[in-house]
Amino acid sequence: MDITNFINNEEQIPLSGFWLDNYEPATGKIYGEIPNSNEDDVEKAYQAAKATFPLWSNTTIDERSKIMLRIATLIEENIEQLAAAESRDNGKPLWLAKAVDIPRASSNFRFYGNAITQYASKSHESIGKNTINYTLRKPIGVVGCISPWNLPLYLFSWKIAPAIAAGNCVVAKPSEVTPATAYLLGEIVKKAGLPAGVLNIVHGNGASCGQAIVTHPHIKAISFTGGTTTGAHIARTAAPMFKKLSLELGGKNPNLIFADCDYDKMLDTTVRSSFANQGQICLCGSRIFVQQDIYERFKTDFVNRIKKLTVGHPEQSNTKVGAVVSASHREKIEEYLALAKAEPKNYTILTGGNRVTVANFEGGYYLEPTVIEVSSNDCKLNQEEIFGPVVTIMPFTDEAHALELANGTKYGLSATLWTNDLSRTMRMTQEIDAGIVWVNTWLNRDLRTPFGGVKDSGVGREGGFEALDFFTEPKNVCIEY
Ligand SMILES: NC(=O)C1=CN([C@@H]2O[C@H](COP(=O)(O)OP(=O)(O)OC[C@H]3O[C@@H](n4cnc5c(N)ncnc54)[C@H](O)[C@@H]3O)[C@@H](O)[C@H]2O)C=CC1
Ligand SMILES: O=C(O)/C=C/C=C(\O)C(=O)O
Repeated sequence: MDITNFINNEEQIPLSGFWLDNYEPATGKIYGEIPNSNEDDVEKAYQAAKATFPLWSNTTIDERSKIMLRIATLIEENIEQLAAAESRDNGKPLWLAKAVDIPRASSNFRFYGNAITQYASKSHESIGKNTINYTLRKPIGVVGCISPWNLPLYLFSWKIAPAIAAGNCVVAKPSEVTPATAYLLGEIVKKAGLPAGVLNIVHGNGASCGQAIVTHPHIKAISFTGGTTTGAHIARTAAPMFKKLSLELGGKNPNLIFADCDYDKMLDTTVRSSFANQGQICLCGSRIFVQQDIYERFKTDFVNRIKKLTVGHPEQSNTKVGAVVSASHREKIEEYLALAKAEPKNYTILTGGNRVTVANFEGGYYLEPTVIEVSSNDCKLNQEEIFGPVVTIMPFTDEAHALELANGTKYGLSATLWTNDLSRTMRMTQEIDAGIVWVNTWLNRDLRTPFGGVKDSGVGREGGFEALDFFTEPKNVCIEY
């Protein structure tokens, strides 16, 4: 697939003149080229966005909503093409792209197409002072959206949809590792009637294209999802420019399993929360802690279930674990596996730990789903985000111990709690350091809810009206009568 930038509703060759190879994770082969855009391309995208902002910010809510709902419908109508492109670009199972990624991208546009019709500003009557205050919510202008490779269209649209619903024009950059569905989205938004310049998509790597968005003096808000190191770099760069920042970063999420849980439901869900999307979701429960009483039972059952997961080509319908996203990412994961093998005192690999060779696709980036027993929560594998098909397990004694383990990392994105004890649920959910806590479920999403993390997992919240708040500036007007 040949990919170009999308600026002013037109396909554009990069001014930079540079291109990057695009790899297919399932085969390890190059299957296309993408622009490696630079500051000139970002400037061009910015100028298109700036020129359209007066029109778009004054377009009625009804009209904005109609266009967004049309985008949602067109995504649904093109699900086969989009899912195939997502799976090929990312290595994820095709069934997963069809069941989760593309439907959610459509839902993001539908949700914000509807949400904007319900978004209202507040007023405050100051009794006894003869004043009334009302607060306008003004779109910011041109905003930047930078998204990662793990859930490409799902997360790209999760940022763009609220940004344009609120009346902004956007310069957006998908990950250079998975550009395909963002490219296809360009054609869709044009067909849906989005005016030229509202959404401008520039492709390229972080150092060149991403950095140019973050440092652009007139792109006044940046919504970013990706690694914590990159997020910290963006924060350091953007803070002195007084930009608004929403940072959704990494996680090292605890999965806390108490003996009184619904065991079968917990086991099914824990298989999913460990290895869905090859473990490449910031919400995956990568640290599993199990109450001592059921630890050995869980260990045996879980490992048996994981051994049965089929690693295979993303297009095969029985594939449960596809390819990880890139050769360099596989190497990063393998460094953790090598460490686990080198330190048997700290780590016991219960299953997995190796590459998988898939017949006819020997160059693909396949890894066994891996379960590692750890002796302490302080070890490297429990403290660093691996972001692959690797989970650790260790036992805990009681509630206090579980809490200490759960909170014993620099991250604080999500946590999952398995228990049927209501009082414990109330106590633990109060104390766990995380932006999202799931109880007896996982990745159960209602798009109205605040989404984001604490500690090194990020700053700010996406979702619901929180994202519309982020993409608008409040202006208070006080009138004395
Ligand atoms: N959602 C999440 O929590 C994600 C976490 N990660 C974590 O981050 C690690 C590194 O993965 P990467 O692919 O390097 O992720 P990354 O965080 O560098 O990439 C995410 C996005 O940021 C862009 N980017 C990179 N440097 C930038 C810069 N200086 N300015 C602006 N944009 C920039 C990238 O081009 C991409 O679009 C992974 O191993 C994983 O642990 C990666 C992707 C998603
Ligand atoms: O909004 C969601 O449902 C999920 C978001 C997931 C991420 O942000 C991630 O994996 O990076």
